[in-house]
Formats: sequence, structure tokens, C-alpha cells
Amino acid sequence: MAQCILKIALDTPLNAVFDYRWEGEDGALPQVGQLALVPFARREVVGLIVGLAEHSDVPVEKLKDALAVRGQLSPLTAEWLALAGFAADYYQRPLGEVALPGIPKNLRVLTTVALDRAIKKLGKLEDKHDHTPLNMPALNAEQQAAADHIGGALGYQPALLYGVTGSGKTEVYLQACAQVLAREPEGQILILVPEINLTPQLEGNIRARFPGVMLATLHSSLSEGERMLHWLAAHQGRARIVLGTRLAVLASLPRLKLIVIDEEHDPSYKQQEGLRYSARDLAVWRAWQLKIPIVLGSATPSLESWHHAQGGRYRKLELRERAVKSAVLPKVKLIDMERDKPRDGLTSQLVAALKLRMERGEQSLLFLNRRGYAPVICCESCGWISDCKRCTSFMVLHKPEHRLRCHHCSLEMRIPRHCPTCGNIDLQPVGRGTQRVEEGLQALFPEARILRIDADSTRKKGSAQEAFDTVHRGEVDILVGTQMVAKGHDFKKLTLVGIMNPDTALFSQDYRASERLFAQLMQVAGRAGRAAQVEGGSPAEVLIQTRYTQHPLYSAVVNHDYDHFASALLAERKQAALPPYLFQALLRAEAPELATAIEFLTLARDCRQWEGVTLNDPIPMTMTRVHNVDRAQLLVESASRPVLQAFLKEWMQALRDTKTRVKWSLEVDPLDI
Ligand SMILES: Nc1ncnc2c1ncn2[C@@H]1O[C@H](COP(=O)(O)OP(=O)(O)OP(=O)(O)O)[C@@H](O)[C@H]1O
Ligand SMILES: [Zn+2]
Repeated sequence: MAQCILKIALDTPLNAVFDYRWEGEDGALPQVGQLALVPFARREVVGLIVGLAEHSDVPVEKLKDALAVRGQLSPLTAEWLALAGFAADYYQRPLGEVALPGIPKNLRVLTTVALDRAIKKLGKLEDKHDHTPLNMPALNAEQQAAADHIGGALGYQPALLYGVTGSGKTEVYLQACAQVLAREPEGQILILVPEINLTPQLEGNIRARFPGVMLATLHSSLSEGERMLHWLAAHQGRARIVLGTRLAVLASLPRLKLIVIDEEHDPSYKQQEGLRYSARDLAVWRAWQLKIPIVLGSATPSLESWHHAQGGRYRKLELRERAVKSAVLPKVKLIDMERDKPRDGLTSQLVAALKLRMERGEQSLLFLNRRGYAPVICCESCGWISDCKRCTSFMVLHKPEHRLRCHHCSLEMRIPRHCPTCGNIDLQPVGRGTQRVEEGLQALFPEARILRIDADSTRKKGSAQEAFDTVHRGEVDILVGTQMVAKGHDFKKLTLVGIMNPDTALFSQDYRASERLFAQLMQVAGRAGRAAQVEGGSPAEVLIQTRYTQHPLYSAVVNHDYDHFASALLAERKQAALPPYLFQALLRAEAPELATAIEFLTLARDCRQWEGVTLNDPIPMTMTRVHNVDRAQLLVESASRPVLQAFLKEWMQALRDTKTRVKWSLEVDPLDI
């Protein structure tokens, strides 16, 4: 009989690994990295075996027996456990809370029916072992150099693929993948994209190029059954390419040989709740740990990555021109809204440009980063405005649904017929969202085929894909959208991009706002003119409506000048001692009363002092109240990452020991402050 103590990580907020007794019937002991069914708090749960021991510090009569081990699933590798361990450590979370959610839900249930079914299904699929790529276009010299560098890299070799929009970065990834697949007959490749909406386009490309290679996708809109199957295909090493969104960074990939991160600058790589990790940063760590190459691609790299490339930690690979011969970067023009006063949000120059595209049968895109009809409604007679009862924000007017809706707490109500305070029936929408722009355009161009793409119009599963397909088929004249349409899409018939009112972001308190706005404008501008100009067609053009035509950020966009803009921002950050020259963590607290949250943070600030670490004063968050809860934050800073990490470790323990009733959480490397 085989006996031992199993050390098992469970998905609990307790920072602990639990000991269980194991008495197996046959001789074999369980292995580290296997899943086990154990009793916990009067339930049975699935945990992860992270260690085996002969003795436990827990008295033997208090130990419980592990009930079963999932023997049909091969153990997660030591490298994978190290990755989960690193993430838990770095982001200051319990191991089980990181490791277990990284494994499909269907594996963490009591029965193994789903697992057995998935194993059977996968067993029937045949591996073609044919990685001959099909129809690879000839690369231009810069693309070829980049693909050869990435495809030929051995060992930990991080590269930043800095290529202007439409420069054919995808093609570089695919040809680098082809080289890796040919060299490593068993090797696996992980490709990350920031948005689910970008997976179908890339998935199609990969399947067309590598018909004999098993591809697995991992993203949040898979059903649990699909997720299990895809995860397993990766875990068994059968899926040679795994394509996914940020959560795929934790996929089990025993033979990983290359990591690709597309649009690496994108904030979606940061998880904003629970384990607030950066998939990009974890991917870089994973590449370092496995000693494999990783490529981060973008037309507008994050300042962090740019900084590493400038300093030589990442190798910079450049694509300076658009890939399609005779496709050129669009001409960017600023329209002064003080001179050309907009009607229905549109200046006469923008309207004229739209009209020209309509006449020539070309597509236009109007970008506005605000969904809904109007951000607020108000009563002109008494000054009432539609603020949310539960949040420091407004109820947004959604006209098609006749509702007011808070985008923060989801409170909804019918549009009031008259003013709730004075009874006036003339309530007016103030400001403009995508729905209102769509309405205005339809009145202006009754014959136009207008399509709005935003979070509201694409709520139904599959509807976003359908919408993008409609655009690609050329069945849309004017596309109106939020940031959803700005990234990565390869719209071939688009020759005009109008940016409606980006000014508000110029004056944000968040020091990252200008980096983000610049990237967003460059990205959305990059959707125009990706194919060769047809004869008699319009040259690609981007029109930005603004009241600040002299602003240096806009000049940089006009000149497509990421380099100088990024260098100037970096110099500013260095001078002001801000990231990437400084490391931060943010402690947040929530309570029904602001004072309680601030009080807890003050206690947290005063409970530890640490050489080289600055604890700032607690302050209310910019949006203080959400869903009847007040929120405050405390920013911790240090010039050294290891010093900050050492401090956080001790500090977290001290905070857990306070056993406060205040809800608090820590974010390492916060993006929004
Ligand atoms: N070598 C090539 N020859 C001809 N066409 C190419 C070549 N490489 C890429 N293309 C085409 O160029 C277009 C733009 O490529 P892709 O979408 O990969 O650009 P990108 O660099 O990812 O741009 P973005 O940063 O805007 O997402 C695509 O239609 C692609 O098929
Ligand atoms: Zn609300």
C-alpha cells in the first residue's frame, strides 16, 4: 500500500496549501501536478497537488484523506507550476487562486464524465503531422529579416516587432511560426491577441496556411465543453498552435517553443479584477523561464516595451512601410471645430469627405469612444440631470431601448416622461454617443448603409463576427464604432477615418492618458488605406475634429511619428519619476462609507515603514462611489522592483492579520490610477 501526505492547493482566498493523507491501493504514488478530489469545508473540491511529503506538521488525527486522483490526466509540468507560482508570488495572491482558475471548470467538477468524454473525442482526432505551409506570400526585405530573426532565434530572445499599421506583422508571425514548426517537430506556439474579435480573422489565416496543424483557441466565449477540449489538446501537446486572449497565457503547453503577442500595447492584456495580472508580462516571464524566443508586436508599442527596446533588453525589429505595394499611410488632417462648427457632431469638412466616399462606393469609419445615445439627459428648466443613485456617474440614454442605463452598476430605468423634480416634459439629451451619431448620419445620408459596432450592438454571441464580416464583404458604407473597431482589423475597402471628438482625453489626470490616446488614434487611423488605391479612388485620409489643433499629440499623429512622441513621453516620465522608471502597487479599499475605507488605508499606510518604499496618502478614487460602495486607494512606489516586492510580501501578511471587515485588494503594476 502506498502512503503519503499530499500538499494540495485549493481555490480559496486563504493563503495556504493544505495537507491531505493518501492511501492508495496499488503501489504507485500520485504525482505533483495532478488534480485530486478532496474534502474541504463540508464539500468536496478539486485541488492541485503541488508537493508530496512523508510527514505533516498537522497532527495526524486532524488530517483528512484525499478521495481520488485524476489519473487519466497527465500531470501539469513543473514549469507550469512554476509559472503559476511566480504569478501568485508577484501579484501577491494565494497559489490556488491563480493555478486552479487557469484550469477549465469541467476539470474541477466532482465527476470525470466531461474529462473522459473529451479524452475520447481527442483520441479520435488524427494528427496529420504535416506542417507544410501553403500559399505563403513573398515577404518584403524588412518582413523577411524580422521573420528570420524570430524564426531562427534560440534561447530567451525577446524581440519588439515595431511595424507601422498595415506593415504585415501577421505575415511575419506566420512565417516565423512556419520556421519553428519545421525545426521543432513536436514544438508548440502560443499566439496572444488582445480581443476576442480579432481571433476569427487570425484563426482563419492560420488554418489556411497550416491545414495540417492542429490549432486550439482559448478565449472567454468558448463553451465549457469547447474550452475543455481545446485546453486538453494544448495540454497533451497535440495542438501545435494555441491562439487566445489574455487568459491563454496560463494554458498548459508542455512543448512551448515560441510566444507571439500581437498588439502588445493593448490595455486588454491586463486583467482588471481578481488576479490583476498582465498577460504580456507573464508571457515574457514564461519565455525567460523556458529559454524560448518571444515577439511583441505593435505599431504603437507600450512605453514599457519601447523603453526595453531602447535600452537593448528587447531586440527591435522594424517594419517601416505598408506591406501591400502602393498602399501608403493615410494623410491625417486636423479639422478646427472652432472654425468649422459641427452640426450633429459633424463638421462640414467631415461631411464632405463622407459624401465623396459614398459617391465613389468606398467605406468610411467614424470613431467615437462613447456608446449609448447621449451620456446624460437634463431638464433645461430646473437643471435636473440623470445621475445614477448608486454611483458617482450619470445614467446614459439608450434611445433604441427607451432606457437610461448606468454603465458602472447596470442600474436601468425607463426614460422619465417628465422631469422628476419640476415636472417639465422637455428633457434634453446632452452630448453624443454612437447611437446618436448613427441617427444623425442616417438623416444626412438616407441611402447609406450604416452599421454601428459597439458593446451594445454586439451583445449576442457571434453578432460581432457577423458585423465585421458584413464590413469585409463591402455591404457597409459607413461604419460607426468605439474602440472595438479601432484595433487590428484589416478592412480592405476603407479609405476614410473620421475621429469625432478625442479632446476630452487630452486633459485627464491619469498620466497614461496621453500614451493611450495617441496609440488609439494611430491605431484607428491605421484602418484606412490598407489596400492599394484603386484607379479613380480616393487616397486614404484621416480627419480628426478638435479644438486644439496646436496640441503636440495631434502633430505627432499627423506626422505618424511614434518615435519622437514616445521618446518625449519617456523623457517626461523619467523626469517626473514615473513608470517605467518607477514601480508601483495600488491598495484599494471599499466600504459603504468613504471614511471607513480611508481609515483602513491610513492604518495600512502607518503599519509598516520600509527603506526605499514610499507610501502615499490615501485618497478617494476618481469615481468614488459605485453601486453604493465608496472606494479609496493608496499608491505605493519604489525605484526598485525587488524592494517593492519584498515590502509587499510582508505588508500583505500584516494586512491579512488585521482581519478587517473592509474589502481590500492589491494591484501590482496598476494601469489606471
Ligand atoms: N509580403 C506581403 N505582400 C503583400 N501583401 C502583404 C504582405 N504582407 C502582408 N500583406 C497584406 O498587408 C495587409 C496588412 O497586414 P497586417 O494586417 O498583417 O498588418 P499589421 O502590421 O498587423 O497592421 P496593424 O498593426 O494595423 O494591425 C494584409 O492585407 C496582408 O495580407
Ligand atoms: Zn450606477
